[in-house]
Amino acid sequence: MIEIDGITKIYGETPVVDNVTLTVDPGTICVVVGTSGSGKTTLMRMINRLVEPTSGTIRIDGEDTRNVPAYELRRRIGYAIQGHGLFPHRSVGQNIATVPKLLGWDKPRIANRVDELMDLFQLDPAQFRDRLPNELSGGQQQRVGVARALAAEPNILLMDEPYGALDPVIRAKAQEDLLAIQRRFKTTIVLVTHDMEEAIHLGSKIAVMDKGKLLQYDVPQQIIARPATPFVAELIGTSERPFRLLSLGRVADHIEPGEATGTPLDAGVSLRDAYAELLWSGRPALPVTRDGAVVGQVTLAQLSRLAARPQ
Ligand SMILES: Nc1ncnc2c1ncn2[C@@H]1O[C@H](COP(=O)(O)OP(=O)(O)OP(=O)(O)O)[C@@H](O)[C@H]1O
Repeated sequence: MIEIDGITKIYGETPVVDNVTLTVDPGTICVVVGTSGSGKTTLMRMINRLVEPTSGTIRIDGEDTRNVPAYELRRRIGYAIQGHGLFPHRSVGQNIATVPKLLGWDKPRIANRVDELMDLFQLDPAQFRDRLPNELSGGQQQRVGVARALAAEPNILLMDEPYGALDPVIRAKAQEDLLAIQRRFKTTIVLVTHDMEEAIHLGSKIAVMDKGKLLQYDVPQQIIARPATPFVAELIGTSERPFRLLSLGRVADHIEPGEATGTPLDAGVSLRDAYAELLWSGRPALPVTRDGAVVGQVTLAQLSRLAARPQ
């Protein structure tokens, strides 16, 4: 658990993070979203003390971070940034091994961990372990950056615009990988982005920042349905609201009895994608399959109801 309590950072005379209080529950993803310069990165860097707060307290699992040496904190907390920040003259394997090495793990343990992470991120160790970062594609480098951040099995991972430089297809894949890894290891993640779509997709809770202040901190559903200020509403985008709401749900939870015709949808797809398919097919209902077998249907009428402003 990360407890941020009345945290402020002042540069010169300007509070770039202004009295922010929020708690990130264990095993959840907190996405910090806001316009450029709103203080997102500064807030996140105060968690691992890459930036020292001017005032306020941050506790990790109840322990005041001021009582932990900064270097130790940074070894304990994974950190992945946009452009991945890999060491250009070290191989992929050496990059991933950085923190375990600092922690004095023995060689076989490090080698096992490197291979395990490379497998997890679908990079064949035999093929990629000894390559230099510039011999990898941008998406592969990005995966190595996250693998490196996770190498010492941190229970907290900080991510600063990790997917900013990726094309939409690779980005979507990287987001799915992150969710899978987060579920598997129960990592507590704080992720900074300026992309509301990403925030809604990944966030257990979303923190909206503007000019150093925390405007709203809530589950995506509430941020969409009840934006705390006009600025939050603007960030969500009024014309996007119904679709963003739909993107939070899965067909699996809204299957109705009936025998629709047409190309079936898998129960795992999002309601937003289902809605798009229904519109595109021109049908009022489509069959739903689970493990290849038809289990019912999903209807346009039902999705229209679910896309309406929650009461
Ligand atoms: N070391 C520093 N000295 C002075 N001002 C700084 C310093 N670091 C950041 N700032 C200022 O603090 C403000 C917040 O910066 P920060 O990087 O936290 O914003 P951000 O929301 O992450 O922005 P972006 O999305 O553009 O990365 C900016 O106005 C920035 O210029």
